[in-house]
Amino acid sequence: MTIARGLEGVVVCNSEISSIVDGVLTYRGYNIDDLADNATFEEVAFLLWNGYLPTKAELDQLKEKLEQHAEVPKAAIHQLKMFPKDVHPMSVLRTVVSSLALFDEEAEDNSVEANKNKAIKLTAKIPTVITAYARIQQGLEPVAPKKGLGFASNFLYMLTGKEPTPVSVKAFDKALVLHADHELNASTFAARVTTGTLSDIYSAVTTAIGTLKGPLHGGANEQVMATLEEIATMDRIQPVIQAKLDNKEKIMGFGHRVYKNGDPRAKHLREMSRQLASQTGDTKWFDMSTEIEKLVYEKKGLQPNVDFYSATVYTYLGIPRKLFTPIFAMSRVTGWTAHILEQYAHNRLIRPRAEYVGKTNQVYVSVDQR
Ligand SMILES: CC(=O)SCCNC(=O)CCNC(=O)[C@H](O)C(C)(C)COP(=O)(O)OP(=O)(O)OC[C@H]1O[C@@H](n2cnc3c(N)ncnc32)[C@H](O)[C@@H]1OP(=O)(O)O
Ligand SMILES: O=C([O-])CC(=O)C(=O)O
Repeated sequence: MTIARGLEGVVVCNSEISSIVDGVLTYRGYNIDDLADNATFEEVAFLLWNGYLPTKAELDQLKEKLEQHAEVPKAAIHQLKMFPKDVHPMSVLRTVVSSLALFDEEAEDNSVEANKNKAIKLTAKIPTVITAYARIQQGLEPVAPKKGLGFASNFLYMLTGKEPTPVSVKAFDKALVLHADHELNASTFAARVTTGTLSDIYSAVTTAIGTLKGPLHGGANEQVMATLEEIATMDRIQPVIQAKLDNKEKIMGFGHRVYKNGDPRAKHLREMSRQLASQTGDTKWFDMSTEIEKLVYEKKGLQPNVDFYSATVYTYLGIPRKLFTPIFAMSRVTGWTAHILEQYAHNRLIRPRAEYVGKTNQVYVSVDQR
């Protein structure tokens, strides 16, 4: 048997959703640079699910549906209030998304129509869950979703209780666009594995959230901010990074399984971080980030991935770092569900092999003789 550790380079399916070829990322054939500069998150969600950009009427209809489904069942808010106040929001999100299935009469209906509806419902409800728990953790009441704000704006509104500035909304919306899909990344693959058994969409998204949480994947964005806070000042960059490299620790937000010459999303987030830094008048985190970028390239030849500059973008938007990975999930759920729909449409059980290297010819000995 030939072993592809970490399934590196293994192609397991055809997909029409997103592609990474020669370092260029596209969603449904549209270059990510074009979408990042011009499209809204709602347009991108529609594009991922349906394969084409919506007409004005289709976009309005999707926005309306997202607003209509943004409320979560009272039981979910009750559940959030009952949880310990100090657990990771990704654990909370994983648990609540799983339990939302119990309140959805379509949960076990695996028709295409029902699954498309559930993709919209999940996308609509996840921001409400994230912001409700964030407020409950601070001893505050959750803020109900407000109609007419738009997806990005409504998240910031539910988090703070105040309508955000257009500049914040634009930056946040662009970050959501940049995170929406990424070919067969670990969490999307995990969602496809669950879907491959013909389980339901809530199970597949719950699987994906659990997979995104890890620091080698979506959890890296929170760890980037933790590293910046640990370093704290410019003069400590060189010694702290060097010590991490000497200890063979990973520098969070750098490196990528597929991109070896840079992640095309990182330049957008770097520029957004730079702009937000200058608008807030606090350039410290941005300046530190660019220094770290230079140093890590010099020492290891590694470039920033999507997680590196998203950390400072969210920080400049006033978002606490424990919410960075949940925000990733709130965007990526559109990509996950697009892949889940595609998996159902062309399904085959995903079941690779392992080469056995354990003991052989063992003979059972009864417990009193061991
Ligand atoms: C949204 C996302 O999921 S983007 C990725 C987010 N994750 C991170 O930012 C965590 C930090 N980065 C990493 O751990 C890795 O680069 C991964 C997991 C993203 C990719 O991993 P792989 O493709 O398996 O690369 P692998 O870990 O084999 O790295 C190859 C070499 O580069 C080194 N390397 C890779 N990334 C880093 C890093 N961030 N810091 C230090 N060294 C690194 C490895 O130690 C290894 O060195 P070696 O050959 O001397 O042992
Ligand atoms: O594709 C990957 O391996 C990780 C990644 O960048 C993403 O999920 O956005």
